Amino acid sequence: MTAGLILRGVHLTRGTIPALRGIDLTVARGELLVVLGPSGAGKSSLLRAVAGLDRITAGTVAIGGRDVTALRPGQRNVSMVFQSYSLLPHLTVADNIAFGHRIRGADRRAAADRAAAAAASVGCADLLARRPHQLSGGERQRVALARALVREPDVFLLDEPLAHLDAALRTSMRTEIRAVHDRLGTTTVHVTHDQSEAMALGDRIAVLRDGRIEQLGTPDEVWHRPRTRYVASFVGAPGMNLLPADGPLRPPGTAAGAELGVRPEHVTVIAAGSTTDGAIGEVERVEVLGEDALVHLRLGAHAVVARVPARTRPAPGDRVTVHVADEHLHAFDAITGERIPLPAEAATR
Ligand SMILES: Nc1ncnc2c1ncn2[C@@H]1O[C@H](COP(=O)(O)OP(=O)(O)OP(=O)(O)O)[C@@H](O)[C@H]1O
Repeated sequence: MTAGLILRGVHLTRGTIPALRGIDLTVARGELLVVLGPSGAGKSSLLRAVAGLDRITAGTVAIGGRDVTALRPGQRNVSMVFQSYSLLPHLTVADNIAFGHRIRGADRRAAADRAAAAAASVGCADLLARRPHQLSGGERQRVALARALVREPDVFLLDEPLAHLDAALRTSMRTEIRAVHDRLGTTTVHVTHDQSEAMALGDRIAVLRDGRIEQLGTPDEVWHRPRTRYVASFVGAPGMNLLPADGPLRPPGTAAGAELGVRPEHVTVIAAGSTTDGAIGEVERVEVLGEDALVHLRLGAHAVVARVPARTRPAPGDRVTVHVADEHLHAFDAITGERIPLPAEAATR
């Protein structure tokens, strides 16, 4: 079966800055791939390279088995939704949605029918007569999605479409994006800097760093087997604790010069004295987040965060025993940052 989208050795320079530095990526037909990374990692540049909005300096882009590297944006049959939605203020919602379709030659009636169907598919059929200034942020976002959908693209490119929405709306809209995707089955690349959005939405996640893909995997793989220290600390809220291997959590058999990682969810905090197994630490700060609490601990020279049930949380100043089961430890090369398999990890494979 042909892939939905293939990038091979893609480089892109924005001004004088190398924004993409050798991207190799295959997105399956019908897959929803999330590109995750911090500001400046090259996420928008990757979408622009696929859409043809910027000329790549090396490499190839193929969509649905067709090499589009030399084609103009209008010839690629991709739809892009920008962070800003870029709706035309003087047009109604119906005309905004139909716009892309009309300029491609469809007659007025057919374009209006398609616009109404696309609006219905993202739940904004009742907004067709309004203008953009009469819409909330979430409604604008839906209209922008509908406008992209109406073209029935081969690839759907979403550039942080939820960035301007409040937290509750972000959560409900990401569910809707997934539902629309599952219904239509269009190959989709969704860009975000929000790791929880990436985990919730993606069939797979490509973690981008400085114009390169640091890891490409399912949300489970990225969470349980981060390929590098960077991925380990970027994914998770908060990310993984990282400590020197000769520090307080040293498991048997860890090479000196490695760094150990443990997710806050896997740090057990027990009142000091009730067990001898573990390291002694002191609670510095506690943040209660509803059901859970984040406990900021000091273990000798090191800071560690634990996520514990709020009802069992210790208090600032408490001396506690900190324990991590061997199977929850990760190790990374202190110099390269690459993952090093631990004996407990090998045993669970
Ligand atoms: N128009 C431009 N001219 C010059 N350099 C640019 C331009 N746009 C982006 N860059 C640079 O290219 C690199 C990648 O930027 P890009 O916008 O792709 O990152 P991003 O991951 O999408 O970031 P953000 O989350 O902030 O949108 C950055 O170093 C950025 O400063």
